[in-house]
Amino acid sequence: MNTYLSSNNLAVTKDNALNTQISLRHVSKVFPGRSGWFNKITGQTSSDFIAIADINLDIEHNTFVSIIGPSGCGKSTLLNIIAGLSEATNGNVMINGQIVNKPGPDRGMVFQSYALMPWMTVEENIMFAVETVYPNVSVTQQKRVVKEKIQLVGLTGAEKKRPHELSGGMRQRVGIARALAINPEILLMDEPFGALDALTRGFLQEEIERIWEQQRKTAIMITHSIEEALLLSDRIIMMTKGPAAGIDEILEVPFPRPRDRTTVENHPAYLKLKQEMEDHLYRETRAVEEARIK
Ligand SMILES: Nc1ncnc2c1ncn2[C@@H]1O[C@H](COP(=O)(O)OP(=O)(O)OP(=O)(O)O)[C@@H](O)[C@H]1O
Repeated sequence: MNTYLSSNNLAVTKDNALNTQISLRHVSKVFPGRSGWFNKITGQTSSDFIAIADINLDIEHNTFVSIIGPSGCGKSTLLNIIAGLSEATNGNVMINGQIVNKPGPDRGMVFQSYALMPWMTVEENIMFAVETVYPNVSVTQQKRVVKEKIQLVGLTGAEKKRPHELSGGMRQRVGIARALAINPEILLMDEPFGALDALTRGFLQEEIERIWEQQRKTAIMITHSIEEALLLSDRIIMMTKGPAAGIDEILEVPFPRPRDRTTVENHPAYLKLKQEMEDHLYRETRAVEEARIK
């Protein structure tokens, strides 16, 4: 196997390159500091902030990838660039060989805050996404897709409810159904279970595993939970602390699929991987705290 690029401890092999779907090259993001009129009014200045620096990464088709790292290191910044919601200051993201410069129907996004339209019912929220992305598809077909996705996420019976009538877990089921309804090639999830209680979170993790087994879409998920990442992922990207955060290491998760919590937790590799992730997060978070004190 030939290595054609090596950066950020990441060696990309030619075998992987054949199956690469998402490709990041030298991606950096700098948020500009406050200046100009704001500076004149407040007397305060701040310099530019390098959130992420020189990230190189290849993600293969149909893999489930998690991103983990200390708080504020730049996980959402990275995901938003892949989503096309934010522009890289340097470098680029390619999906199937095309440069990403805006959001597209090939990417479905699930947010921690659900981002549902509060005045719309469950089915209207999902239909809105379908109509927007596929305006030329017949209404019958649009309705069929909405019904199918409602069934897939276990919301049958709640079609006419509005978000305020739903629990957090049910709202996120709508968020997942909406993202899948546009039939994206790639599912991007920014801490999708972050706002949920532990029990609901556990149920939804299992739902995502079940849905992923059925659909096998490429998925990129940000999470703060080591157990969640290990249950769902094929690869776990461990980011360093910011500023100028990068990729420290990528873990391969060897557990067979389909997965369930018990078999995953009893796998001989589980404890070692968990320990490695805990050590990484402890080390990076401690470095953040030390930098804050200095
Ligand atoms: N629009 C912005 N302007 C200036 N700085 C920003 C902006 N957005 C993010 N940042 C900074 O960039 C860094 C990375 O933020 P980001 O939200 O990507 O981190 P994160 O790893 O997703 O955080 P968390 O784990 O807390 O969700 C942070 O220091 C944040 O304050």
